[in-house]
Amino acid sequence: MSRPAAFLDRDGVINVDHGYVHRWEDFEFVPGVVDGLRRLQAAGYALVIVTNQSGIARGFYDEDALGRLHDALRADLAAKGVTLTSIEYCPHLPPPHAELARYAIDCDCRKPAPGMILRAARAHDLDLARSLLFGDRATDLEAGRRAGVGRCVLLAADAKPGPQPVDYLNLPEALDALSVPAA
Ligand SMILES: O=P(O)(O)OC[C@@H](O)[C@H]1O[C@@H](OP(=O)(O)O)[C@@H](O)[C@@H](O)[C@@H]1O
Ligand SMILES: [Mg+2]
Ligand SMILES: [Zn+2]
Repeated sequence: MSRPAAFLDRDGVINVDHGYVHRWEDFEFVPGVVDGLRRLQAAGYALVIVTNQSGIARGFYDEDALGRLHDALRADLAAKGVTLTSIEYCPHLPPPHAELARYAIDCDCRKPAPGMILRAARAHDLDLARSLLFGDRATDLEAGRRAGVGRCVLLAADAKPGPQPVDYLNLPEALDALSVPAA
């Protein structure tokens, strides 16, 4: 039977968005997020990261570097008892913004398009209507809505100062509001 997922934006939700983070040394967890992931996992949600990585199309780093970062992230979380079902990323940018021609694609996976979510749902038999999505931008939520994710929640991004309309400050606060039990 298909199971629900928690779709999580990466930069600004899992880690502080220092701008195109692509090295483990620069990867700083947002406070409370690992506990939040444990809670979601214990409540039966598959954990899926969905992240725009236009730094690849811009030529800032390549897919191998991103793969190494994500391997380090998976290993670190596994040591903390958290298993990621998938990390979906979009390396593209629409022309003419991309530096590298092979990534200059008007794709269906760069958020706000729903492609990454739909891809993960197909690959892992996920029940989108019972799923949750957590993002730090309106474009994350739009991707979730277009994919048919049941609840899409906007979190505050620690790294972006200034007022913005957010539903909850961080993942633990959102999980309290959604009545996801402590792990
Ligand atoms: O928040 P997610 O989707 O996990 O990842 C976003 C990042 O890939 C980068 O996305 C960029 O936006 P553009 O891709 O240049 O529009 C900028 O916002 C960067 O600061 C940010 O690090
Ligand atoms: Mg983000
Ligand atoms: Zn894409």
